[in-house]
Amino acid sequence: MVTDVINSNDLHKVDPVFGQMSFDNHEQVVFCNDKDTGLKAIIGIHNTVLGPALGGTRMWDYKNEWEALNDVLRLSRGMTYKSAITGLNLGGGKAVIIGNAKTQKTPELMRKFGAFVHSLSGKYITAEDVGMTTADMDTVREVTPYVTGISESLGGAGNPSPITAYGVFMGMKAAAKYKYGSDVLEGKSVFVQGIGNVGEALVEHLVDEGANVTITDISQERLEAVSAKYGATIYSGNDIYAETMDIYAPCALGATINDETIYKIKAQIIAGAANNQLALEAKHGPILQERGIVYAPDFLINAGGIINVYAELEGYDRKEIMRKTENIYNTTLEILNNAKTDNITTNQAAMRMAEARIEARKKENSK
Ligand SMILES: NC(=O)c1ccc[n+]([C@@H]2O[C@H](COP(=O)([O-])OP(=O)(O)OC[C@H]3O[C@@H](n4cnc5c(N)ncnc54)[C@H](O)[C@@H]3O)[C@@H](O)[C@H]2O)c1
Repeated sequence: MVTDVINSNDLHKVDPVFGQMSFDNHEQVVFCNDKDTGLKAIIGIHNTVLGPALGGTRMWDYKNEWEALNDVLRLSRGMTYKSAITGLNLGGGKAVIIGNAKTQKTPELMRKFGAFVHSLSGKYITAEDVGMTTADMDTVREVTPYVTGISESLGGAGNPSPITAYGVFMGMKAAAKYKYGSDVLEGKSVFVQGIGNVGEALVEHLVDEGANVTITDISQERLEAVSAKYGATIYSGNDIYAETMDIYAPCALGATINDETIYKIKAQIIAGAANNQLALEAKHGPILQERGIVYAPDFLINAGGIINVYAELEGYDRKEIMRKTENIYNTTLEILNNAKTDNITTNQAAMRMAEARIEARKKENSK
């Protein structure tokens, strides 16, 4: 079953929870409300076959509750597949807090949210996502141990973004190996869309390797800072999708591969950090395949962050984090080859591998 982006105005047309397209067999969905702090949160627990459901908390000013619910369901399902394909003993979960992170987030609200997480007794473990900081996770840690992404002084593994960027770089190199027969990115033109925490670290790897890097962002300040630091070219056109390039790296928002962009894209490879890059998996995956554009599945190549966070739970060191992240190269290459052999999309091949691991564990568990 696919979980596509649904226009928020259309969401009311389907059943509220179990009937949502994005519900996709979630084990549990928890609605959290606290009058005193104004907390309104939803925790989605998609699958716990491989282990506790781990995934970040996003605080966002959603247009309505439908949008928030759809977002948490899509994201938590994505976490199931991300951890499964990466070989981690974790299930998939995610939380959203409805509200403006700049104006509505308070320590009391975060503690109350932490208390709800705690009430699930470890079935769900939270972490940072959009609108959250390490300091917020430290606040949650005051009331529950079921949180990762905390400060290093409290036993946390530190900022996951450089690790995520390294994993994306590995996935991109594997896609290049598949497409060009060599994983050397020197001389390749790479457009990095979104030069935030992950995008900037990716730019550094690419520049070090001698790629011709062009950057785009909605923040002029970021563009100037990153360009000055690494010598990347600031994009000056008005339609990045229509530009001639070798590699497109979406590192800002999801769903940038959609009806409007897909036939314009001239890149030969798409490999980036953003979650849910395909607006409609079942539609846009096959179009990329037909057009010969190699798509490195997002949930596979952006798993560095979860590998980093997993280290907090398992207690493994930096060396092991880097080894596991480097392995994204091998998995990506395997997935791309499997997709070709079986004539399916790369996304389907990745999902199939993740599902096989979950099914195998289910069988083991039922023995
Ligand atoms: N941080 C991680 O470890 C991690 C892990 C997995 C996935 N991701 C995903 O990777 C993406 C980037 O994460 P991040 O931590 O770097 O986020 P971030 O917020 O630090 O950076 C995002 C950047 O994108 C820019 N941006 C926003 N809209 C844009 C647009 N329309 N066009 C161009 N630029 C735009 C922002 O100005 C910002 O500089 C997100 O989609 C995130 O969900 C991040």
